[in-house]
Amino acid sequence: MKKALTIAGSDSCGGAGIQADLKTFSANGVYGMSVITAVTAQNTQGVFAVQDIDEKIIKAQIDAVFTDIKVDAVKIGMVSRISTIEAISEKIRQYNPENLVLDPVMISKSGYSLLKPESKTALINRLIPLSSIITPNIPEAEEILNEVNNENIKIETVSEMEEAAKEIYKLGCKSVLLKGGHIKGEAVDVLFDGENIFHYSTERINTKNTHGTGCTLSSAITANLALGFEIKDAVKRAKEYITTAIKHSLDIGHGVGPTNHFYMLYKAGGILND
Ligand SMILES: Nc1ncnc2c1ncn2[C@@H]1O[C@H](COP(=O)(O)OP(=O)(O)O)[C@@H](O)[C@H]1O
Ligand SMILES: Cc1ncc(COP(=O)(O)O)c(N)n1
Repeated sequence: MKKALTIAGSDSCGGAGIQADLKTFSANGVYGMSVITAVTAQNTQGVFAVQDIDEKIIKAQIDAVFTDIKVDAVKIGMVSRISTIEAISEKIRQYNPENLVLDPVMISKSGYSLLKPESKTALINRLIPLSSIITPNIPEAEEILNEVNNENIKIETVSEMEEAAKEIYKLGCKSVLLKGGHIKGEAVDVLFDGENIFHYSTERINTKNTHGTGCTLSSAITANLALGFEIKDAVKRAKEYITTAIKHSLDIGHGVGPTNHFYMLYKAGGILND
């Protein structure tokens, strides 16, 4: 069985972070492992408290996994503070996994800063160059480029998304998937692999329940890279997965509900009762 590791924050309501990643790995037929960077007290309405995990424990978790088990792909999500980023960067360079997906998580759907503002430069300099693919949403892409170029650019069209993906590629990653969840019209994501631009487009689904969509997409890419698909096919399969997971998203809680990881399992094998 192929094995994937997520290095991310815990979301107590189970819609985003580590919990979304492990559900996605399972639903894609990949064995999931986790390194927890922070514990959030969170639900569909907001983030109420965060406890960052000591970097010694983060490093110990990564050592425990890599010294025992072959890891086919790694995903990085919420990294919060500079010492966390430095610890992860050191260990990724030590173990040098074949596939590394970086979801540069910054602000939650509910508006909470999951990345401390002073950590942005460390994320750009220490994690982007190690990544096989980075998956910013539009506000994250703007933050990254504005931090690097000291500008105030806005990304509003698909051609501006293409330009931004090419600019972010120059920061040293092997490819960039700029997600279009935040623009008007179709939900179009743009991939730049250093040579070509690819578009992944679906109709926009009319739902408020998009808690954890970014986490789900990046962990579905990770699972498909672990399974041996090349980047553009891994993204295509992951886009199909997230679209179905949003289409059947769950009206759980009083706020922004989570995506549905059980639908595919149910449809495929009748594992769950209706
Ligand atoms: N309403 C929607 N309908 C269809 N796809 C969507 C919708 N909202 C987001 N997506 C897709 O979900 C994925 C996550 O995108 P996005 O919401 O931009 O990420 P994030 O959660 O990081 O903000 C992308 O593939 C995006 O195109
Ligand atoms: C622990 C954790 N990691 C990531 C997200 C981002 O997810 P979203 O953008 O859907 O709020 C989150 N809310 N919590």
